[in-house]
Amino acid sequence: MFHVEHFGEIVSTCLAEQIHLIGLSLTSTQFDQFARFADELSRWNQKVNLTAITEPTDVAIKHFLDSLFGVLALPTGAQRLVDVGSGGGFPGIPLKIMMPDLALSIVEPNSKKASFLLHLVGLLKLGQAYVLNRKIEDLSRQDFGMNGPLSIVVRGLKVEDRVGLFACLLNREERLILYSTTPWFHSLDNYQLKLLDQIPYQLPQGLGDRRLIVLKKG
Ligand SMILES: C[S@@+](CC[C@H](N)C(=O)[O-])C[C@H]1O[C@@H](n2cnc3c(N)ncnc32)[C@H](O)[C@@H]1O
Repeated sequence: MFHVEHFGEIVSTCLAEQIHLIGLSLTSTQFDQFARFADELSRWNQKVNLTAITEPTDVAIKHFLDSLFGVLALPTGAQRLVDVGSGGGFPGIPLKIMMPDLALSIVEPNSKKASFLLHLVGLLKLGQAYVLNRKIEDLSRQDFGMNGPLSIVVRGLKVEDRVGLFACLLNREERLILYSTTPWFHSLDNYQLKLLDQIPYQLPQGLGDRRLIVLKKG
């Protein structure tokens, strides 16, 4: 077991070694934010069930790097992001650290997880980041603020039964981006959504095949 003081440092060093895979680079401030995020995740995870992923290399790759792959699916000039079912902050917080100008709404109905997310937003001094301690079913577009086109990201929450709900939250040309391990094979006939792209990628060190499923409101 790693001493908690070094946890974040190890995670951010590992992230630094792999970030080139997405064609991105990070500033020292951003690395510091990832290190602090990892430390808090590890610390809070001892009392709140935030994640089953606890080894530093796994946190760096399966949580942080995987979340950051989402930039490949975001539209150019994305302004507003909604992360639905964020849990320990994935993928919304890593994307926000990467793109500080993005306005982020984090939807998480579990109160303890929402407390963690709120704490994290303050600790990392993330501006324009809002935690909504609600279920997505109980929210409307107005809850995400009014300005700029919206993208919704979802990782680890079943969406197949909720496609209509997501379609209602989006305006024309806006995107629903799903982090998945399997191809999308569900019919979209009854919704104003179409499959825009499926972007496959591999996590390094043989940690798995993933894909981003990009749906667009027609
Ligand atoms: C498997 S976790 C995934 C967490 C995170 N996105 C990740 O990839 O590590 C699913 C999360 O969705 C949240 N959730 C469950 N039902 C939800 C709903 N109806 N609306 C929004 N979030 C929900 C749960 O509380 C949980 O934190």
